[in-house]
Amino acid sequence: MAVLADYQREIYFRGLEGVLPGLPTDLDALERTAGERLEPRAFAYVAGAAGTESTARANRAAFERHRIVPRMLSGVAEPDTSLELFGARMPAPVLLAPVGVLAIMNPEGELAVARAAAGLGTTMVLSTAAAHSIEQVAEASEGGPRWFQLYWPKDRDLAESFLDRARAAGYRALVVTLDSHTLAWRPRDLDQAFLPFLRGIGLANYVTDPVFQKAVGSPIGDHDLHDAVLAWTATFGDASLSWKDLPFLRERWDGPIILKGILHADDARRAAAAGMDGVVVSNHGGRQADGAIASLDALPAVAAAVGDRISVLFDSGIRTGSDVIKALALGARAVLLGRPYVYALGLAGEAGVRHVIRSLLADLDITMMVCGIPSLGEITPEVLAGP
Ligand SMILES: Cc1cc2nc3c(=O)[nH]c(=O)nc-3n(C[C@H](O)[C@H](O)[C@H](O)COP(=O)(O)O)c2cc1C
Ligand SMILES: O=C(O)C(=O)c1ccccc1
Repeated sequence: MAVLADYQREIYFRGLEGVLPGLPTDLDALERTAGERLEPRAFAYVAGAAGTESTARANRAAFERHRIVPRMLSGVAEPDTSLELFGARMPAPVLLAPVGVLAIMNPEGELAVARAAAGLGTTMVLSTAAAHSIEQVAEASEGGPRWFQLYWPKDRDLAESFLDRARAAGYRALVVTLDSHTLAWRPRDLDQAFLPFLRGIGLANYVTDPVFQKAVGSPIGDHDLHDAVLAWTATFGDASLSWKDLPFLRERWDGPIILKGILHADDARRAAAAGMDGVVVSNHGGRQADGAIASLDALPAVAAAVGDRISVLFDSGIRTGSDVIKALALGARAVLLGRPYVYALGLAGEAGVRHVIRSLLADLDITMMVCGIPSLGEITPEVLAGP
């Protein structure tokens, strides 16, 4: 496998032939480019967050408050960015976060993301709310590592059917998102009255499901889209779920189960007690509870509570290699990347997603090198400046 940092060299050498990267290599700047070039409502849907977007800003501000203290003469010629997670080897501690309705960015949507991720050995977490089905995405990823994210529907038979399908299609782990049974108050979308799924985008896993079809009255053709959307809104989320319901999942999924949207140490303890294998410390990129704690600020307490028993993953605000190092230093084993790859999909399709993954991983590799960090295991709180 090529050294991750090779992307830096590749960019400079292609420059000698007059070829520029095409997309910004600063994944923060990518958002500005996306704002200039993408369809305004689709961009607003991705870039937006809940309420005043204070939590989305806090996510980034939290990274700014932490500082790395580089070490010299550590003899690190080639850092080891790889890790083992749930029994699988990964080239780097970065996965692609589950993002629904990717087809508003590019009609190929999840298929293009699956191909880009698979080509680089990066794990894609497929959203339930996808425009291509569990099976189609599995085929596109050609054996590449994939996890499935469940939006736990009200209809238990449908939930079970999703798990059966994901297992049969070779998804290794199950990410259960708990923070979005109810869509938050999102002014950017409200002001334009724009919600992609009400236009039928992102329902592929539902309309292809025999249980869902039966509930709607199969088969579902284009003319029945309205009925499908109504049935979807009726079953999408279940706010009445509680810790008592977790055995339902545990009994039906042999592989790792990871609860996403955990911000409180007690919730992490309950997850471990319920036999879960991991949590994702996440505030959904600031898109759900506005005013919520920055995800990075929630991480240390969760890691202290359960980090020695289950895998603590992290998302919300990752944009650079040093962000990955900071999250790992504060207790995460790996991180999930959200919006940047979504913008890249909208701007340049599969090649854009490749560019974003390669940029972040090269940045991580190089930042470990210039900070004298030999491997992920060496990323401890001591890597950061004290308070
Ligand atoms: C447009 C969009 C759609 C999303 N859809 C889902 C989803 O279907 N399931 C899910 O668990 N999280 C979803 N998320 C949340 C991401 O998985 C992730 O938590 C978040 O984007 C991380 O923050 P970041 O964008 O700052 O990296 C979505 C995020 C965005 C921006
Ligand atoms: O927009 C989101 O953040 C999200 O999680 C979602 C919810 C339902 C369908 C698609 C995406």
